[in-house]
Amino acid sequence: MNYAGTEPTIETPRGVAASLSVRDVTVTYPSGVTALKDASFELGPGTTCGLVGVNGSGKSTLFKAIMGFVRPTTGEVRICGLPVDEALKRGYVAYVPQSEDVDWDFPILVEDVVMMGRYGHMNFLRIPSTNDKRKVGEALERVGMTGFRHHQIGELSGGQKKRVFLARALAQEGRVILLDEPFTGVDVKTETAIVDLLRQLRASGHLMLVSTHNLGSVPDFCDHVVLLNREVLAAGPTARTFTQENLERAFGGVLRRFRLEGGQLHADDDRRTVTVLTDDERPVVFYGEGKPEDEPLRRKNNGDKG
Ligand SMILES: Nc1ncnc2c1ncn2[C@@H]1O[C@H](COP(=O)(O)OP(=O)(O)OP(=O)(O)O)[C@@H](O)[C@H]1O
Repeated sequence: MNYAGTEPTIETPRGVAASLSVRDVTVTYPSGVTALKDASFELGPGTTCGLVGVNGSGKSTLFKAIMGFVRPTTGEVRICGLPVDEALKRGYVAYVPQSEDVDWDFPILVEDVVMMGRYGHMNFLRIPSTNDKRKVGEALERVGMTGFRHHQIGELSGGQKKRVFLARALAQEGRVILLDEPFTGVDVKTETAIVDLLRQLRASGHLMLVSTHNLGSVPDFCDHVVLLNREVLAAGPTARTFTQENLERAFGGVLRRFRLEGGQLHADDDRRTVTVLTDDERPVVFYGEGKPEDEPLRRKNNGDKG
């Protein structure tokens, strides 16, 4: 993805400050499963927050509650100070889904997927204005997908599809952007480009909540972290929250000698592993492919994140 020369051209909408408030949210499904209990945290503008937890810890349920797909049994979510329904109506929150949640056989062009982000800005006839078309063009350019605008979405690679859905979120001009596992199935180059884009969005005051099982990159791009296991185990600035102690609480059963393996963390074939060590009470994350203890690709300290 080439972002060079495509610095923020997308205006931030209506000067609304991004915020997300999750207060005492409990979600119990009709089956009786309580997927989330008394979850509370607050996030403000210019934030990239990692949402981290094992399989079944309630990450998707939290996203669904924020997107209004499920109603909290008790508690409340507010987006930019508004109840969820009102914030959705105003297009303040955009969602980048997991690839598995999308029917890729549905025939639709890349540019039409991105145009969906503009629906909230159109009247009921949904006839795109010149401005809508311009926003779609800018969003595609920003994620480096201009050359694919007339392709069918189903023809694209996993990473390219992710970029198209990111473009849809950009075209929508949401202030709060939810990204569900944005790094699953993407190559390292695309991952770096997505992280770059998240940095630009943070700099322009957006609030991103990013669910990821790729713990190694969390200190790289997240200034805040929420650790989940059916309840919020810890939430706050990364340096204070992404600690060995909290990670052990979140990943207790699967954390062995502070080494986390992709397959143990998530039911996919991501083979990357993470070793978490403590150094001067600050977490140091070694992150590599296959055998991190033999050949760490990167060594990241919380103190040097950009
Ligand atoms: N629609 C549903 N009806 C009943 N139970 C559900 C429903 N959706 C999720 N659950 C249950 O709620 C719990 C939390 O699931 P959720 O999908 O929110 O976790 P997750 O952290 O997103 O998991 P993953 O990392 O596997 O995507 C799980 O026990 C799951 O089986």
